[in-house]
This record gives sequence, C-alpha cells and structure tokens, in this order.
Amino acid sequence: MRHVRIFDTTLRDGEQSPGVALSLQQKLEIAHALARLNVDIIEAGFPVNGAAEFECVSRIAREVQGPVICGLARTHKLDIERAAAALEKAEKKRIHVFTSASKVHLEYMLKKTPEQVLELTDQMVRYAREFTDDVEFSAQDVMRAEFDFVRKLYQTAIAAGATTINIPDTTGYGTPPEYGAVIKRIYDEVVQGREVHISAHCHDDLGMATANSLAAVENGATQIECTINGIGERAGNTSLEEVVMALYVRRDHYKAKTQIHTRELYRISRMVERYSGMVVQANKAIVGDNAFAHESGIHQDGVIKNKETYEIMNAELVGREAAVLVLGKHSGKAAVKKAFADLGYTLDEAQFAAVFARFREIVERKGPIQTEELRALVESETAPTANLFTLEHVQFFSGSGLLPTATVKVATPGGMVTATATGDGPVDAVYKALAEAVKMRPELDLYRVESVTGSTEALGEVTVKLKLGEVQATGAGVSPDIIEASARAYLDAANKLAAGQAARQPRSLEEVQRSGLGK
Ligand SMILES: CC(=O)SCCNC(=O)CCNC(=O)[C@H](O)C(C)(C)COP(=O)(O)OP(=O)(O)OC[C@H]1O[C@@H](n2cnc3c(N)ncnc32)[C@H](O)[C@@H]1OP(=O)(O)O
Ligand SMILES: CC(C)C(=O)C(=O)O
Repeated sequence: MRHVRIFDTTLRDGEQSPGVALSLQQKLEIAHALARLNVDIIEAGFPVNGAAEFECVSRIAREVQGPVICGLARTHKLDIERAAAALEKAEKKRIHVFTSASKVHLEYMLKKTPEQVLELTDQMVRYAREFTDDVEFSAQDVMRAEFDFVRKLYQTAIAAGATTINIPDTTGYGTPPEYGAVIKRIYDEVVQGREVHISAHCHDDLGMATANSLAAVENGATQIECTINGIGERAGNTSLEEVVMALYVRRDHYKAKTQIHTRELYRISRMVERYSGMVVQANKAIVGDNAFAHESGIHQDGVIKNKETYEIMNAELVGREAAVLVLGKHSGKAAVKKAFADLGYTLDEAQFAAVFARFREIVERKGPIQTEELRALVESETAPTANLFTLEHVQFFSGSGLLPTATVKVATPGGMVTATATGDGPVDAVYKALAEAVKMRPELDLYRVESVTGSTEALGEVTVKLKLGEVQATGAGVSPDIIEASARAYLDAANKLAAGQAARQPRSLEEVQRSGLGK
C-alpha cells in the first residue's frame, strides 16, 4: 500500500482561524501531541510574522523530535531567511515557499505578471534549497487558475529544487472530480516519474475539503495537508481525523495508508478545542460528541445486537470510549433494558413496564437522561411499597405576593381523591393537600432535595421521612419538577407507613386512617 504523508498545519493554517492565537506553551504542547500522533510533518508557523511566532517555531524545532518541522515563507528572501533561522536546530527541517497561481491573485494581490512570478519562484525555491534539501512549493488558488500557468509554475519549482509540490485549493472552490483531475494532470504532465511528492491542501468553503483531499490521493497525491478538527482560515482546512480515518476504514478502496496512531486522535482533538476555543460541533465526524452515540430505538436495538449494524469503526480506534447509547425521546425498550442491566438491576416485566413508562414521561419533558438519573429513577420506581396511593396529578401556584396553593389527585383504595390546600410554600401546600387525600396526618421528619447530576436541567431527587406515631418511613421521588418529586416522595413514604401500620397492628387501611393517627 502507498504511504500517504500527513502534513499537519494546525499551528500555521489552523491558527489562522479568525480569533485564534495560541501561546508558546500551547503550541509546544500541541506540537508534542502531534509527534505522539506520529504525523510526518508539522508546519509550525510562519516565522516572518514576528518575534513571538519566530520563537514558537524555533522552540518546536529544537524540542520536538520525530516529524519534519516546517516553516512557511513567501517568495521573499527575508521570509526564507527567517524560516531557515527558526528551523536551524530541527532534527529534520522543511521550508515551505509559496506564491499564487490565479489571475486575480497576480493582478490585485501580488501586482506581478506571470513572468515575474515564474522568475521569483525559480529564484526563491533555489534560495530555500541553500538552507535545506527539503523544500516544498505551493501556488495559492490553483483551482481558479489557468492550468497552463499552473503547469509552468510547478515545472519551474521542481527544476529549482522543490521536493514536494503542494496544490492548494485556497478558496475551497474545486469539486472532487475537478481537483482529482488537476492532481492527475500534474502527476502526468509535471512530475513525470520524478522523485517529487504531490501534496493536497484543501479548504472547506463548500464542505468538500475532505472529499477533495481523498480525490487527490486517488489521483497520485502522496501528502495531505490538514488540521486537527479541521480548524483554519474561514470555513477551515481538511480535517486530519477525517482523512486519516477515511483512508483507514476504506483502505480497500484507497489502497493507501498513513502512519498515524489513531488512538491519539480524540485526545489531541480535545486539546486543540480547548486551546483554540474553537468548539467542535456535536455531529463532527470522528471527534464530535455524537460521532459514536446512538439515541434512536431502532439503531440502539441494532447496535446492542451487533455493533456493525450502525458502526463502521470502533470508537476505541480513535481513542474514545465505546459507543454510547443516549437514553432520550427516541429510545426504545432494548436500550433502556440494557442500561438497567449495565447498572446491575434485574427487573421483572411489571417493574420494567412501570419504570419504562416513567422514563418515557420524563424524556419527553426534559430530553435525554444520564446514567445517574436513570439509577435514581429505577430506585424510586421499584422500591418495595404497597402502592396504595398513586399520584395522578399535582398542580400548584406560588410566587411573591401569592398564597401558595396546591391541588393533588391521588388514586387510593377508596377511589380517586382530589384535594386542595394552601401552605407556607408550594411544597407545604402540596403536602397538606396530600395529607388530605390519603387521610393521614404524619409528621414530616426530614425533607431533602438534590439535583441528580448537579445541573439545572437534571432530575430532582427528593427524600422525605414521615412519622406516624411510632412508625417511621422514608420515601423518595424523582422528577424533572422538584415539586412533583416532592409529592412522589411523600406518597412513597405514605404507602410504606400505611402498609407498615396495617401489618404491625394488624389493621386495615381504613382502620389506620380512622385511628387517632389518621385524620
Ligand atoms: C493562503 C494562506 O494561508 S497564506 C498565509 C497567510 N498567513 C498570514 O498572512 C499570517 C501571517 N502574516 C503576517 O504576519 C503578515 O501578513 C506578513 C508579515 C506576512 C506581511 O505583513 P505586511 O508586510 O504588513 O504585509 P500585509 O500583510 O499587509 O500584506 C501582505 C503582503 O504580502 C504580499 N504577498 C502575499 N503573498 C505573497 C507571496 N506568496 N509571495 C510574496 N509576497 C506575497 C502581498 O502582495 C502584500 O504585499 P504588499 O504589502 O507589497 O502589497
Ligand atoms: C500557503 C498555502 C499553502 C495555503 O495555506 C493556501 O493556499 O491555503
């Protein structure tokens, strides 16, 4: 299989993302992480930019071993000298000289004729070769340039000593067939069997950077320039993790390989996200939060039966935890059952049906729930209780200047009971209404409310202790609404009290309710 070099330009083109400025320490850490990832080349920066950038490139050149360290330079002597000076201590160094190829660049930006650009290319590539044998040459905006001029430029660069010729689609204009065709023409008409690498450098303005880079590989490119998370100028560059994994997963098709240690991909993605402040979108291939997550029931069922139904690669291969089943509105019974089993619960059919019904009710109200919330839910729904009283409905209103008032509807052995009460606050009002509905007046010994995962969107978990004469009972309730969770906790404890009283004495519920301890 052909080896495709990975040329990482996170620290140069990636840092050109609007608003991103990495510190020296951050750049060094990223460069070390890139070396662990085993990229072939690190473009460490553009040394002529200034003293800070020069220092970054020099430190990386001095301290990072393994990959070739590269510095960018315009077709200016000073740029090349600064790049050569910054790279002086590198174990392996490359100078990357660039000009432009399109008419619009020559006419308006460089203000030079094609002949002048050809001459500068020849002189500056030769000059760069005085500092190193490894010189890369690029002409910006190839995809909007005339091919005859492109051909001449690259022929000139190779004749002057360029060892890698990079074909930038600077504006992300080309389509995969077009870009592939240009690479093929360069391979056939320029390289013509010489020991020169063709490199792809694509931008994502039309979302085609990855596809274009892969089309280049299919047509003879042996180097891809890319960045971690695809960060870069405007819509960004080709994303390293995408091309690397595409070449790996579809090696049957591309018949090419990289030397990347793919298990490092996720870690470096998070590092670049943190340092650059460029948040990775959830649905980003390979490294996005959802890239290995399944929420819908049919997919979850398939993945539980066999991961290959919906996964073309293992999450572990890119350094992530195994695929996640998100428990939300679209989940079915298979995933919820598996989640309970993973948590160590064995539920009978009736218990599962009850918990699943509550699960559906909650995710429709608040969205996906987390493992800890699921645990709280199953604990509260399956705790052994007599289930004499079931909450059908709770409604309350309160606010500054209002008298907190609650109405509850409770299914009781004697039928459906609705009760209304006022209180010092909404929980107090609900508890008074519930006492009315269950016809018991227990004392409240403890009331505690906690958010299961600590966020404001989390499930609220309420624990109460009720005392009726000598008997105490603890109840728990879970809900996205803490007042409803409070009502559920109260009824859970009331159920235990009623059952306990009846068993201890032994008396019927009616007797308990009629006794002095009841109403
Ligand atoms: C497609 C790319 O990603 S190219 C890399 C882009 N990256 C950057 O620009 C980041 C670093 N840039 C910088 O630090 C600065 O722009 C510098 C140091 C390079 C130049 O700064 P300044 O001298 O202030 O020039 P300024 O940025 O205003 O304009 C760019 C100049 O470079 C010239 N230029 C652009 N590309 C090239 C080239 N490949 N070869 C020679 N000259 C070039 C422009 O024509 C313009 O020259 P002019 O000032 O004579 O009109
Ligand atoms: C310097 C070149 C390679 C570049 O970044 C581009 O054209 O996008």
